[in-house]
Amino acid sequence: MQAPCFPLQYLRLLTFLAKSRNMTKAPEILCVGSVLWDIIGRSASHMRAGSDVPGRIIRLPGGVAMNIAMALSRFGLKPALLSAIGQDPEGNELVAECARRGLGTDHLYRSADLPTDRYMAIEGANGLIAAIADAHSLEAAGDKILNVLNFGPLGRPENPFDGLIALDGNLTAGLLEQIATSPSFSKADLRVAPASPGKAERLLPFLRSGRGTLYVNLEEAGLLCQSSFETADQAASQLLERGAARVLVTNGGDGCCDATADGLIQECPPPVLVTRVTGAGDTFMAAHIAAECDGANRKDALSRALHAAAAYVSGEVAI
Ligand SMILES: Nc1ncnc2c1ncn2[C@@H]1O[C@H](COP(=O)(O)OP(=O)(O)OP(=O)(O)O)[C@@H](O)[C@H]1O
Ligand SMILES: O=c1[nH]cc([C@@H]2O[C@H](CO)[C@@H](O)[C@H]2O)c(=O)[nH]1
Repeated sequence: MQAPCFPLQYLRLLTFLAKSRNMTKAPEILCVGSVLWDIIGRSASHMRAGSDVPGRIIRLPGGVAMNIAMALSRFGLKPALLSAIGQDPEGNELVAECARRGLGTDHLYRSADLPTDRYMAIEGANGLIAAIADAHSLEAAGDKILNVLNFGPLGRPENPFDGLIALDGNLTAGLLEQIATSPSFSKADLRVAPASPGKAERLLPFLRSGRGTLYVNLEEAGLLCQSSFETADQAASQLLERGAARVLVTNGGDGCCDATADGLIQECPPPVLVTRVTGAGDTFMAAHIAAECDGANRKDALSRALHAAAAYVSGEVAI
């Protein structure tokens, strides 16, 4: 007897339906902030200001929102990006790169007159020497990047988006203030990361409004509180006192703290040999969000995030 088989056309139709269903599905999480090209000069030499040494210069997709989106995608989520990207060749290549990595690009704001943003860093054998983030186009685009949440299709003030939003501190302080207080964002589960210590204070609106979950390292926590801290739990308690609804404070290889009005939870990452540090914070945040999406409770989500970030810094994870 012959094995029953579906006609090829029927199988093709099923594949098409499955694909189009996936395409129209709302994104699981929106990543809002910088999506740009990182231009990194690397040298094996020890460097200082003024050094001129042989090395390699590479270009790769970056920006905090992009880095978080890529990490979320590694943890199995389907993120979509909200950012400003130029209609220049660099922008076209960047959007193609985002799509190739499975990130949603349909809701990006493509500016006809603003160039695609860039970040430039010099790394020597002794670590990061200096970096400049040129996110002027994102800043100039302002709230245009949020049109899909203010005027549809993803949300409107009278029917706000009620999913997860990962937000970065590359947005201007004014726009972050708007997000913290606007009705269009009142139902969203906001997860907020500063883009760099230099931009940490832009997160103050989330303390004033008591909105969102903040992911900061010990230095950024100190900058937000105009203080300095020895431990993550001290920093987290102070951030709660200053109005934060929830905060996760990381501290490299030392103890990390998840703090809400319900209490503080602490854990240390497993000890590992560090081979890579840049991106540790984004990996921690993405793994934590992914764990909570998966139904993990606070304690388990913290533990999973710490283990994932430790594996990342140890170089165990291919990226
Ligand atoms: N030395 C380490 N040993 C083990 N885990 C580490 C180490 N450094 C970082 N991690 C992991 O990464 C998490 C985030 O690290 P860290 O506090 O340095 O973030 P960050 O300063 O925001 O990182 P970056 O800015 O480099 O992306 C830690 O909570 C931990 O899970
Ligand atoms: O001000 C900023 N500094 C750094 C970044 C991004 O972080 C990564 C380096 O830490 C890198 O991808 C850069 O683009 C940014 O988006 N804004």
